[in-house]
Amino acid sequence: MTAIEVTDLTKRYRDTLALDHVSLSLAENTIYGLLGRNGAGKTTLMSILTAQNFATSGEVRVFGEDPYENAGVLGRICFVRESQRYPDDATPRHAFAIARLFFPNWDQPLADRLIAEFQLPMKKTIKKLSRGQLSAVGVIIGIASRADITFFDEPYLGLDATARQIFYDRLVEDYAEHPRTIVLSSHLIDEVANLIERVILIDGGSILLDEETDAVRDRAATIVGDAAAVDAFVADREVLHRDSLGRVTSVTVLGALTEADHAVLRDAGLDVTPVSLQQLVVRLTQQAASRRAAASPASEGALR
Ligand SMILES: Nc1ncnc2c1ncn2[C@@H]1O[C@H](COP(=O)(O)OP(=O)(O)OP(=O)(O)O)[C@@H](O)[C@H]1O
Repeated sequence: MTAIEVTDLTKRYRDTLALDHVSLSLAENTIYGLLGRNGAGKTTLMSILTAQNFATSGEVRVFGEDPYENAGVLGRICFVRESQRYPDDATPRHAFAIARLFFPNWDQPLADRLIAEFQLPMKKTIKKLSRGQLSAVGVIIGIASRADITFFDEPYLGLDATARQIFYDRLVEDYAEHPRTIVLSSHLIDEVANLIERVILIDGGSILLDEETDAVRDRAATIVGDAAAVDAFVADREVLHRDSLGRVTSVTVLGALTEADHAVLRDAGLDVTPVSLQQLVVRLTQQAASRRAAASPASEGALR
C-alpha cells in the first residue's frame, strides 16, 4: 500500500528552486533514507509532506488524501526536526504529555525506557537542555509516538555516538514489532546504511536515485591494481572517481559487475572493493554537479 504519493511537486522560494518537479511514491511499512547535500531540498520536501509548508505546484497525497488542514491525516504523521519550538517554561515531561495526547499509538512504557536510556533530565526546561538532550526529546517522541509515518530530519544533532546507537537500535527494534513508514534524513550515511531499506537521493531539488538499498550497493565497485590493466577494464564504463598512486590506480565505476567481469578482473590480477553507500552518494552527487556545470558553462563561469 502507498503511504505517500507526490506528483510533479515544485517549490520555489523567490529565486531558489528548492524542489523541481519531484514525483515519488513511498510505501507503507518501509524505512527510507532521505539523503542529499546541504540545501538539496530534504527539509523542504518533508515540511510540505507534513503540511507545514506550501508547494508552489504539484500534488501531495498522504494515505490518499490532501494533508492540508486534514486532522485525520496529520494525526497519523510525526515530524521530528531540530527547529521544533516549545513554550519557554516547557519541560520534557510537558512535551511528552502533549505527544501522548496527540498520537493515538503513543507507548508510555517505551517512552519511559528511552528517557532512562538517554539519561534525559525531565525537570529542566527544554530551553536549558544541551543540544544532544534536545535531540533526545525529539527522538523519543519520534519512536514512542508510533505514528503511521514518522519523519526524522537529522535527528542526531548533538547526540553522542552511544546515544546515536541507542536511537538506531531502538528504532529498528520497535519497527520490527510495529512496522510503519519511517523517513530518515541523515548526513551520517554509513551509520544509517544498515537501517534503511530504500534510498532516496535528492540533489538540487531533483530526485537522483530512488532504489532499494541493496540494489544501490551493487551499483558501483572500485577496481584497484596496475594502472594500465585498470584503464583497460574501465575503458567502456562510466567512471565515478579515479585515484592514482604511482603505478597503482583505483577507479570507481558505475554498473553492477557480472560473473564474466569478475573472471576478467581475476585474470588481470585486479582487485574489486565494494563502495560504501556514503562513497556512492558522494560520487553520484559530484557527478550530477559536474554534469550541471557542463550543461550550463556560462552560468557556472559567472559564479566563479
Ligand atoms: N524559507 C526559505 N526561504 C528561502 N529559501 C529557502 C527557505 N528554506 C529553504 N530555502 C532554500 O531552499 C533550498 C533547499 O533547502 P532545504 O532546507 O530544503 O535543504 P536540505 O536538503 O534540508 O539541507 P540541509 O541538509 O542543509 O538541512 C536551499 O537552497 C535553501 O537555501
